[in-house]
Amino acid sequence: MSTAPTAGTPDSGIAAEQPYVTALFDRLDEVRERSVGRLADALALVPHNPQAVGEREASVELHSRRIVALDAAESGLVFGRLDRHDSGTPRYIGRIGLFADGADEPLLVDWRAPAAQPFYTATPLHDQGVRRRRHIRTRGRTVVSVADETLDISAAALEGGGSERGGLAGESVLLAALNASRTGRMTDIVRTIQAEQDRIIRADVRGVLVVQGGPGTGKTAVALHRAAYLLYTHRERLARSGLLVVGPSPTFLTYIADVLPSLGETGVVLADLGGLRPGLQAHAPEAPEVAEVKGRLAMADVVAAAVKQRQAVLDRPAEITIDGITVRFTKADAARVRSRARSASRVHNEARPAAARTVIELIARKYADKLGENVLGGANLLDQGDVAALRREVSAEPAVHALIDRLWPRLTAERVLRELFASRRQLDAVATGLTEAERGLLHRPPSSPWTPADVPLLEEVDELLGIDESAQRRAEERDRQRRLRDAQETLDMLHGSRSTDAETEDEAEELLAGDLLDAEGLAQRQEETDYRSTAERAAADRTWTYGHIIVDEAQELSAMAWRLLVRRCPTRSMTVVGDVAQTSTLAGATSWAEVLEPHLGRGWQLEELTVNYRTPAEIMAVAAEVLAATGAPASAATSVRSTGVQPWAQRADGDELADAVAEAALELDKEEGTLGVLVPHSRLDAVRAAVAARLPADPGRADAPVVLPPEGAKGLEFDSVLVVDPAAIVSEGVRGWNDLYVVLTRATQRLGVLHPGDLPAELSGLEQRS
Ligand SMILES: Nc1ncnc2c1ncn2[C@@H]1O[C@H](COP(=O)(O)OP(=O)(O)OP(=O)(O)O)[C@@H](O)[C@H]1O
Repeated sequence: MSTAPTAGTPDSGIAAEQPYVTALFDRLDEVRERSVGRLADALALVPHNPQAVGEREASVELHSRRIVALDAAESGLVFGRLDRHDSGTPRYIGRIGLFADGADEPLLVDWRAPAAQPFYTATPLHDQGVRRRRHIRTRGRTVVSVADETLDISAAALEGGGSERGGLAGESVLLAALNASRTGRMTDIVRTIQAEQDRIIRADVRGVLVVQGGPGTGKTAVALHRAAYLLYTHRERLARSGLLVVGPSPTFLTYIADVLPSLGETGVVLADLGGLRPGLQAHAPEAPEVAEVKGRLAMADVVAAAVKQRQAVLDRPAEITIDGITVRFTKADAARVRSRARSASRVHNEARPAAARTVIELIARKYADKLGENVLGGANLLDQGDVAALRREVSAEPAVHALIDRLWPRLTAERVLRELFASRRQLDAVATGLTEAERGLLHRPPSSPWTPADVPLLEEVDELLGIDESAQRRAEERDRQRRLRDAQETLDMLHGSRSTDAETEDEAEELLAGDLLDAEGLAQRQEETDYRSTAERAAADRTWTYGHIIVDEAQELSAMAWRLLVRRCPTRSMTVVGDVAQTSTLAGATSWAEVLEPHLGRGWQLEELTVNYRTPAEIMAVAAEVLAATGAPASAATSVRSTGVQPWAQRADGDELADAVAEAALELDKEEGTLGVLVPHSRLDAVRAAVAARLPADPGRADAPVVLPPEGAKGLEFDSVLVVDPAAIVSEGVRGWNDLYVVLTRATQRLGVLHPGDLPAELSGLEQRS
């Protein structure tokens, strides 16, 4: 015999919620079915004119996107309920909004809608009209728990046992989420966003918002939820202009890649600095000192001078022979080419036609002077028609074209930078603001692979080169011709397959493409319709300007990288999150004002996050000593929980160290969740080999242990962390204390430190084990 749950108990809450939750899932199914039907209709539609093609594509895009969002909402569709003073109808909060047909009031409120905000921000002191907040947890489509917070203290007294004290239920739901073991991929926090985070997520889209916060304060989580919020709130504008999220490395991008799709948002471009230039993956390693020089604002002047140096600079006069007559092209002639071309266009490749015209003009004139020379000393014997013919002859002369190429070469950014860095002479000539040693750092062989710090420089050079319009026009014309041929072939095929005797009247009525469009029209139609999504087009276009840019681990970016990002966002609508105490690059920031002011003046606003959701108090107590050693002006965030598990240290000298690490890794790997072994560069190979020998790779395991250098762990987290040789991490890093602070704060549960020799005094808070 089953017993009915007693009113006011958590079980009664579960039973009470299940019917509504079931109804919401039913509604989700209906809406999804309808969207699938609409998508099928759109795909089956045969468009008969260019406008209809566009409409069909828009419809396919809309319904596909909607289905993806509905699929994503399936897991944890509903997670909250608000009971309000002024309404007898509860308001349910979930991943998406759902409405009954024809109804004004939603069945389910999207977490991003203004009506959902009290779920995250109402407190007993500021209840925002909310009497009770209920947290609902589901597994599949079944309610498995409810937890209540009564915000109205007098109502709490009346309700009795079912409610927990104000604040506590939210905390227990949060703590359960924080204690859950990690999978190696970041998940969304939509059920447990905290009030200080919510304020940032929903902040005004205009302007630059800088979010400073210690390790584990949820900066990455907040930044991604803000992206989802902005896409919801400004859907139309951002759907057109696009949203870019910049992270520190490809590994980090993989780590965060599931969050936005799980929130139903797929149209976002994710990139790290090395991947920001379309068509290039610039991820080669580089010495920090070199990256630092490349990241300085002064490099903008260096590359500008490098481009100028390619513009009509002659060491000595050139001689050109046409039909046996030799003319001299002097340095003064080159100077005229330079000034004419530069006044024609600010950008190099666009100025090339003017440069070419001037060269031809000058040579034709010299040629005419020689050819029509009057031996008696009178006026030139050639008339205007002769001169025009000569000009044509000159412009067809290969030697003249070779001179034009020499004086005003068609340039690409890659060529300019590769040749600049490969030539010490050129570097000395253009990088006059750098010291000799700094110029030496930039010097490298032409075959060197591109690094992340090269990307802002390549982009800067492109700004100076512009597009070679004549080349672009020729390419466009070629494309147009090709499309015309293709279109003609398509039409021919259609006509070829048409039966000469229509068998029925209907068939005779049938409209064929050729009846509506001629080949020219069809080619144009193909030209106008770009089937790619905004995100795809934005990612492929280096001149694309985004509606909003979110930058994570922003403290690492150099001045040149900022210059690039600000150029990509002329409206200055940006969210910048980071921690100046975690900077590991030399080019990165030690203060936000210092790094942002050259690009934004005072046009930015600072917010702070103060609670650490990741690292337990026991570990933060140790990390706080290291933070003090960094000298950074940031304060450590307060841990929201303690685990009672003390972080430990163990000494292992010489050859024993790698084995001791492998042994400890084996032990920690038995615990639930993920394990990160964080190692100074000098020990990376030895530790990798020892760990791999003890814990052979298992490709089927998503949470397999990883061995990473300090900067590779940036932004990531693991349930267990082993830090190896902290003294070497400090001495090898250019900001070594910052690196140590970063690695110590990656753990969500357990931390062990293995050290050869004495432990640095700053780590004396660790429990020594033998
Ligand atoms: N409100 C929240 N509810 C549940 N989990 C949260 C919440 N806020 C943060 N977290 C979790 O805390 C962890 C740390 O968050 P996140 O990585 O965003 O911090 P961060 O500030 O970017 O850290 P770092 O600067 O160290 O990279 C993540 O697992 C995140 O999901």
